Amino acid sequence: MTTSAIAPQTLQLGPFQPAVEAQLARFQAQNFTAGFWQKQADLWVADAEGQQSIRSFMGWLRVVDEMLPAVAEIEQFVQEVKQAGFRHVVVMGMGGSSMTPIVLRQAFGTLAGGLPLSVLDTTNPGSVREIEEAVPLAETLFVVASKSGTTAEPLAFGDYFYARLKEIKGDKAGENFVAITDPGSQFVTQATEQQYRRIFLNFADVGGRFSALSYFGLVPAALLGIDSKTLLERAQTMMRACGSEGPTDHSPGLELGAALGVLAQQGRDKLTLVVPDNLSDFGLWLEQLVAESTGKQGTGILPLAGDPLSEPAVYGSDRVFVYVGYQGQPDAENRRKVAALQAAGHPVVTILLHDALDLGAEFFRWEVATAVASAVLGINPFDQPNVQAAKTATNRLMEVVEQQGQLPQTSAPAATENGLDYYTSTGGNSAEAVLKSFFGQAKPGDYLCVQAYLMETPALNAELNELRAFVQQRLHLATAAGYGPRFLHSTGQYHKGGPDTGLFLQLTTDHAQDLPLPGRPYTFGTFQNAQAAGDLQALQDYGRRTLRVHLGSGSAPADLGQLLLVLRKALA
Ligand SMILES: O=P(O)(O)OC[C@H]1O[C@H](O)[C@H](O)[C@@H](O)[C@@H]1O
Repeated sequence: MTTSAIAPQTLQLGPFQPAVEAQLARFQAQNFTAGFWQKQADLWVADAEGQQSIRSFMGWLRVVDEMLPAVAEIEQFVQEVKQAGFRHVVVMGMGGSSMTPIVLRQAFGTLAGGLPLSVLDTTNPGSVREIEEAVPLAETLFVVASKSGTTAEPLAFGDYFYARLKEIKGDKAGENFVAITDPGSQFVTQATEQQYRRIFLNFADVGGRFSALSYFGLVPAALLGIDSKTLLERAQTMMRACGSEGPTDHSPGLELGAALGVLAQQGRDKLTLVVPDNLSDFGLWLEQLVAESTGKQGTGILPLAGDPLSEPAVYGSDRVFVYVGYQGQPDAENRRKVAALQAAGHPVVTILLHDALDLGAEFFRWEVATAVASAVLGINPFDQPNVQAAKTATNRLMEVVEQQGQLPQTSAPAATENGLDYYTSTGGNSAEAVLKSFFGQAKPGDYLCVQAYLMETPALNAELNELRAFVQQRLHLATAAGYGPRFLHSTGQYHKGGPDTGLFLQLTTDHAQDLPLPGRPYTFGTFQNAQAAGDLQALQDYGRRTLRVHLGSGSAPADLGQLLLVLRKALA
């Protein structure tokens, strides 16, 4: 279906309406939209270096125009791949390089003419093995996606599966591999040497989290069988609505961004996303875009994906609710609750899509809104200065592993009960006392962030949801949850660079069934545990409140159930 109308957006801002209107008037006086499209970097920051960085990452503004003529080439590639007998696709990448296929795969489901697609964005050995066992290796196309071409995880995934394919196809292994990366990245050299089937060169001036509508999103989209031309045309309609071809009365991106920026300034900095089930992964994409762009210099907006939706009484004054759903879909329970929240005085944004192809336009709407909110907050949306801290700490630990064969010993846990080790400096010498003192630090406006360096499974997700629901009801805290290392390339920036309002509960485990990494003196499991330890170190270096619970190596959902049992007692 083609449609020229964009998905309608309603802003019900209650008492915040006047402040948002005042911001829009300031933008108008500044001629903001015209400056925005001309990449006028002083709209964001005053320093010359920051302005230079902003100008060099605004290629996403017109990447849709660059990609439309490339659709035929991408579709031809998909035909070639299908004719060559490929039956499955695995996209391997972190953060902005893998979020879009995660969203699209869920929203569109299985399409006639499309190939089933998996995404690998974790170093968890169980998850790597799960993918390896689920796909027909010889007939699987592996898409290694990394803008920089230097990110440790996708390079490790690529090496692992390349070695597996070599065992099967010898010198022809490269036929099963495709690269998406920036021109001139060191990965181009490797992919060329390994005779990859294809190398798609992306655009140096399009940053990872703004790359949904570039090759990073569109090659997987076409492999999934999605009509990527229509996806782009919808995005183009949104571009025009946002002023790409001249003045516009109501730019949806500008209005949304102004609202989110002003609300964050007024303490409403938890963007609580409410979506129907088949859009839940849109929250992962939004987290990366918004949290990594705005979470710096002690400010920012934290999108919460999957925070249980409750009655108004449990929420503090730190929320803005955003409902993204479909026009034809009742989604009654969610809509009823959102209406109650609005009636209770919470600001509410509603966006109603015609169908999943509107996601093309949504990517663009939210990119503009994020850049505009960043201008309100006076920060550079295109850098991620605090992501490096965790990577540096991890690299240091990996050097120890290379020299000594294992990770350094940590100090003794404060408590060990039922196979769970509790590591904290907050106090307490029993599990219950540790949890009591950790959660005792919570104050209004804080959020709990559960960081699971574990294998993602439906059973574990269910336990995580229960834990979040309990904390929300009992302490009236916003809750976030993420799997490591995925969130390190996403909300990890906000955790360290944003406001000091997070309580970080890190969950780790031993890996009974580990996997070796070819050409490296360590395993996937050691790599994942080093990433956890590196980020914990970085969080603590920033003075964040942390608690690490090391689970037994048996069943993670059962262990988490155990933790929740103790937590219920601790907070009784
Ligand atoms: O695409 P890559 O260069 O491999 O980067 C993948 C991810 O890595 C970093 O951690 C950045 O913070 C993310 O914004 C980025 O999307």
